[in-house]
Amino acid sequence: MTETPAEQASSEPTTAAKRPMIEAIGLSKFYGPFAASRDITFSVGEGELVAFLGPNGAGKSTTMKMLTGYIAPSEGVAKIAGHNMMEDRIAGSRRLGYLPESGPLYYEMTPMAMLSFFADARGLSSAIKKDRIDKVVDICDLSTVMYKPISKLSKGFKQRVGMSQALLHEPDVLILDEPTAGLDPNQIRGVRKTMRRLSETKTILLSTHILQEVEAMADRVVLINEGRMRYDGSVEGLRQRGDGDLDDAFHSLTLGEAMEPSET
Ligand SMILES: Nc1ncnc2c1ncn2[C@@H]1O[C@H](COP(=O)(O)OP(=O)(O)OP(=O)(O)O)[C@@H](O)[C@H]1O
Repeated sequence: MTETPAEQASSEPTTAAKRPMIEAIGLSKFYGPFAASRDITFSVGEGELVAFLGPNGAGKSTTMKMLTGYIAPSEGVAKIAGHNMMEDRIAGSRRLGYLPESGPLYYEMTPMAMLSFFADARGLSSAIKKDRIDKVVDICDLSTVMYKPISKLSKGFKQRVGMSQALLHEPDVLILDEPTAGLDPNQIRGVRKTMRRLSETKTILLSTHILQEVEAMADRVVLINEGRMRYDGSVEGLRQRGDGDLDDAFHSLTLGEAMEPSET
């Protein structure tokens, strides 16, 4: 990670002291000769909300899938709450809620039926089940749509149903893959409100390619481009790299490198 400035490492004095809950340790994923992500190393401390930023195709989803144990890394180790996700996935998954980019929504079901199905699949007793469903319905503001088919819900509600499923087993770590992608401004506001509420008690890694999202939600940002880490530090530090402009910083760390050869 040659581009990460030394001053950024020192700009996060609290991170090192926090218990690491999400750890990417030299993660790489190769598809034949192509590296979807290469040597990704960062850690999210307990209670942090970190934005995982990068342009389309940067390798965010691939890295998140390795962190969740959904795919095996070609190299490196992923840990959730200290559990190696290749060796001890079940223990790690108990602590983890994962919202994939296209959530596992069963469109013909209602949110109530889907949550009930997942609660049964997770082996929750009927006493706990009702309590947990009530809680996630409250957190995700789903009470008005509980008995409508998921296929008929707006995209914003579909995202919140996906999030409710990820929260059902009360995980303390959340990995959310572009939860606001494709939503209108009002829906984005609703999903962000839910995430802010969750961030009060949980450790969150949130992927996005939207700079406003980073500014609105996170203090810290990990930026990747073409599968490689380009920055890990505060949002303010990133802004400074663009002389006060986040757009410029993003541009120089993503497009900048690709453009340089053709300019010389
Ligand atoms: N199973 C696969 N086989 C081959 N290439 C893949 C596979 N999965 C992902 N890729 C490639 O790896 C690269 C990174 O993809 P990834 O989905 O991780 O990016 P991303 O940052 O999440 O992008 P987006 O914001 O568009 O979702 C892309 O070039 C993608 O085409």
